[in-house]
Parts: sequence; structure tokens; C-alpha cells
Amino acid sequence: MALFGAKKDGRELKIYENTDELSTDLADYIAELSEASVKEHGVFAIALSGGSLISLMGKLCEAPYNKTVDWAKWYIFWADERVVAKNHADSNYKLAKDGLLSKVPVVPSHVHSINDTVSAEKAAEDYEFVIRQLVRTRVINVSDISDCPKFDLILLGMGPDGHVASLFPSHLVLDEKEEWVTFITDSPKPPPERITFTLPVINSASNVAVVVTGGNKADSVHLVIDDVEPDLPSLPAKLVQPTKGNLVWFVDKTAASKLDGTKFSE
Ligand SMILES: O=C(O)[C@H](O)[C@@H](O)[C@H](O)[C@H](O)COP(=O)(O)O
Repeated sequence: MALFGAKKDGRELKIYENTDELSTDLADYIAELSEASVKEHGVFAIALSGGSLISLMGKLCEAPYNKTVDWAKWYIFWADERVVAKNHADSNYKLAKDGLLSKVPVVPSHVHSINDTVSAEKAAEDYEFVIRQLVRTRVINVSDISDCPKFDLILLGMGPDGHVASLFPSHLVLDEKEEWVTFITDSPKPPPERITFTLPVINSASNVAVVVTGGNKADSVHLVIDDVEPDLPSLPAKLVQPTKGNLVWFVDKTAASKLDGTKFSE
């Protein structure tokens, strides 16, 4: 259970004593959204990130979720991916496959990993093409505000520098308005070549969760959640503001240690 939970302006903040409690609640949250999405439109279109997120999702491989979640209805994507071979230690696909997807009965053809045989630019283009096909065939809903895909859930981590997906501070791709998926070749966090969902896609999702643990994120959590101005360069995580969807921050006590708490009340 959360130590603290509050909602404000379509955002929800949940703070946990430790990563174990956070993981339990995160599994419940994902399982509930999966059930609701399948009930509503027959599938659950979920986008994952890399980093610590996958191990924090680990409880989904255990009872009761391994049996109760309708895994066959999951369509799995990556909000960002490192442009490396799928079996490379840096691959976000490999991380998710080893830590989660190989342990639950997902349908292999519903797992949409990137084309790892081409350049970052082409991989981004190919990935957007795949998503466009699934929007056309109505596997993924479309936003009624933008023409962007409306993922049922996009799961993001946040780096100490406030990056989310592969959207890093001061990068031009933060201003991308047309593309759904773009690429970078100069990621400050290795490896350098990555593809990433753009902000319009992230902000068109029905649900976005940002999952943050560790004291090295405390300053960025404070800048973003307490909405400290000016924060220069502005932190990508602050630009995660779903237009109509819900935003939930899952934060452990150490990452929340510098929050002043004035922006949220019980
Ligand atoms: O491919 C990546 O590097 C990630 O998708 C990245 O955006 C990650 O989510 C954050 O860096 C947080 O990572 P940690 O949770 O491990 O700090």
C-alpha cells in the first residue's frame, strides 16, 4: 500500500515505503488496466520502457497475475528502444523478454520489437509504420484529439536528468510534433543510438505511468512534481502531460525525499 497518495489536475502521485510495496501496487494497477481495456475494446496495447521498470513489474509473473491477466490480449510495444541486436545485453526487448515476457503466455506475434538490422532512422520509420498498420486495423485506438495512437498504457521510467523514454534534456526531438516515433544518435545514456515515442504519442495515451525509484532521482522528482520554475534545461518528464488520459507517478520514499508536498494534498 502507498504511504501517500493524492490526485490533482488529472495527475496522481503515489509514494511507497520501498520498492517491494511499489511493485505490488504497480502489478495491481497494470492488471486492472489490462482488464478494463480488454473489456472496452478487446485488447491491451501497452508500451514498455527499459531500465529498472521491468524488474519492478516482476510481480506480474507471479500468482495471481500470471493466471488472472488475459495475456493473449496484450499487444506489446516499446516507448523507447536502444538500436542494438535483440539479443544484445543493452536491448530493452531482451530485458523485457528475459524478465517478464518469457514467463507469461503472451502471443509472440503481438510482441512488437524494433527492426534491429537497420539504422536508427530506418528503425524509427519502420516502427512507426507497424504502429500505423495496427491503428488502421483498430488494434490500437486512435486519439480523438490528435491523430496519434492512443495506447492503453505507456510505462515510463525517469533518469536522474529527468529524461523519459529516450527524450533527453535539450534534445530537438522534444519539439517533434509530426512523427510518432523518432530517433537519436547521441544519447547521453549509452548506448547512443535509440528510437523513441515522441511527446504527442505519449500525451495521447489513455494512461501513462512514470515509475521512479532511488535517491539519485530525488532532485528531478522535486523539480517535476513540485513544478519548480525555472528548471533549466527543462526536464522532459515535466512535458509528460496526457491531454485526456490519466497520469500516475509511482515513486519510492528515497526518490520522493526532496518533495515539498505543497502541490498535492491528501
Ligand atoms: O532505454 C532506456 O534507457 C530507458 O527506457 C530509460 O528511459 C529509462 O527508463 C530511464 O533511464 C530510467 O531508468 P532506471 O529506472 O533504470 O533509472
